Amino acid sequence: MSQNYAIIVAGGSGTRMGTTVPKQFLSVNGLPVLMHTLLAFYNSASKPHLILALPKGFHDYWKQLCNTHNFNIDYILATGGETRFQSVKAAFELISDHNSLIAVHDAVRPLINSQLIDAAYQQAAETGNAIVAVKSRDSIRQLKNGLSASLKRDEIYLVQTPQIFQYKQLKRAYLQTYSDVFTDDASVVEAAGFKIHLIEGDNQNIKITFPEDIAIAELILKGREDAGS
Ligand SMILES: Nc1ccn([C@@H]2O[C@H](COP(=O)(O)OP(=O)(O)OP(=O)(O)O)[C@@H](O)[C@H]2O)c(=O)n1
Ligand SMILES: C[C@](O)(CO)[C@H](O)COP(=O)(O)O
Repeated sequence: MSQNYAIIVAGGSGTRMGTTVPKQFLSVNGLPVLMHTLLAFYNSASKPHLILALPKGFHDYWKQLCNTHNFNIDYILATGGETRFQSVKAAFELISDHNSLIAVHDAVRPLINSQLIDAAYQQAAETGNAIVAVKSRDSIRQLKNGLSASLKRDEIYLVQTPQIFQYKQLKRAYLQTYSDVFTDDASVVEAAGFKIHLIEGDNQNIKITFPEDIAIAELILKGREDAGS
């Protein structure tokens, strides 16, 4: 049976959030964003081995946070790089199991639910990869040379994480030289020649990017607590 891994990328500095401490360490309902994220994977039935990519200068800060919150789950620590691409690559290099399925997930998507994680591992086992994505709720227009044209909304997906791949796909993909068209792992794997498979995501699986996203995440979590889930 193949082993599951999850690379949680937390190597960013959160420039759009604008806080002194990067957004992955900010508190949402009393717990750092990154702890919510790690717990979602830890509590999933897929039970992946966790690899956490953290900025070099924040390893000690994270250790202190773990002590404060008595946070003791097992994971392997990797050092994040200058770009998300480099952070994924550094974490991936710690995996040697060629039969594994590997999820890559943004640390700053703390509202991912464990059932969706499991469904994505299941689909990746069948099709080679599974990319969590949602249909656009808004109408879509594309602007080119000053002219905008409507696009078919049902053909447009907004891509989230986790994005789960067979080992061999990530291996070949991350041998490529970095390009700034690589905005996620699906774009890297696609450029390496693999077909990409989507799985329906969750509109609550937001990425914490701007200050208002913290308040939105807190409201969603409160709603889940009130609903008992
Ligand atoms: N060098 C980097 C850059 C980003 N990330 C991670 O990739 C995820 C998505 O990136 P983003 O939201 O862009 O995070 P930041 O780069 O921190 O934010 P900003 O672009 O506003 O600086 C985050 O979990 C972030 O920590 C990473 O591991 N290493
Ligand atoms: C990987 C990602 O979260 C998928 O939506 C997104 O592409 C990250 O983009 P960012 O520019 O690093 O925020």
